[in-house]
Amino acid sequence: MPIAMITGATSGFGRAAAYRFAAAGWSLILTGRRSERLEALEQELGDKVRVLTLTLDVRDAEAVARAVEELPAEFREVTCLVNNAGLALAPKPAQEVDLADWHTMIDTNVTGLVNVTHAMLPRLIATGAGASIINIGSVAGSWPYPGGHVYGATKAFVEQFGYNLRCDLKGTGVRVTDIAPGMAETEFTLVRTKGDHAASDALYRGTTPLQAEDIAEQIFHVATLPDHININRLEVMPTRQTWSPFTIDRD
Ligand SMILES: NC(=O)C1=CN([C@@H]2O[C@H](COP(=O)(O)OP(=O)(O)OC[C@H]3O[C@@H](n4cnc5c(N)ncnc54)[C@H](OP(=O)(O)O)[C@@H]3O)[C@@H](O)[C@H]2O)C=CC1
Ligand SMILES: O=CCS(=O)(=O)O
Repeated sequence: MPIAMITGATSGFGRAAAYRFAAAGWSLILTGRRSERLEALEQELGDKVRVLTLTLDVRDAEAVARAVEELPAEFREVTCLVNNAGLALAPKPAQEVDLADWHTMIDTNVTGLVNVTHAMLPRLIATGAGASIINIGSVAGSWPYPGGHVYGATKAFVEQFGYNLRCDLKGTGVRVTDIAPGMAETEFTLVRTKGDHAASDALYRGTTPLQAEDIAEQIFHVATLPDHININRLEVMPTRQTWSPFTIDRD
């Protein structure tokens, strides 16, 4: 059975993707920082499919490299890497943000994603045709909005990094896709607001956001396309989300 490695599997898209791949019988390498959640996942899915859990902070390049180096033999031939671990912080104007929050987003969404990709590239190339890297970007990487500052910029990096990877991976069979979701109801806003349940609930109230399972389905679809198809970018919004017009500062 093919193997999927999913970063940030303890919540949201990553967790839903773990269930989706498991339903199709894939073996799973599931990572995240919250080991108790990883253990729960292993208990829930381990009866059906092979599951390896790795408690891992993607920001720690050495730990990531070591974990990949030490993958047990039966988990080495990875078919799909889902670079999903990420977060937004500080939904307020750039001039009011703590520098530490910008660093955390860059360290996680950019450096962390790069750490995992660098460690996994030899494995994916060894797998060859049919292998894929699926990076979770965001609409925020293409569309600016107030309070998006560094978060959107990290997701623009994710998109361009994927395109550049594609150039270098030509001939290896390894595909690269940027899946760019719009508003989705996960723990994302709770993290972004540092635990403000009321703000998180208010954002999703009265509309129909994407659910984690919607994005998991897209991830699985991209991962299981015929070997000769590479979707470069897939932007997915809720039907009830669209763009705003330009705003004008007037006297
Ligand atoms: N929800 C949304 O509206 C959208 C989200 N996205 C992106 O989707 C991805 C998943 O987010 P979503 O599921 O919504 O949010 P969640 O907060 O529900 O899940 C985020 C996951 O990332 C993991 N994570 C965060 N930081 C680290 C770290 N340093 N090391 C390892 N794992 C980490 C968390 O695990 P743990 O805390 O256990 O480490 C968790 O499993 C992110 O990249 C996000 O930017 C993109 C577009 C829309
Ligand atoms: O990436 C998350 C979606 S949004 O909050 O930027 O619209």
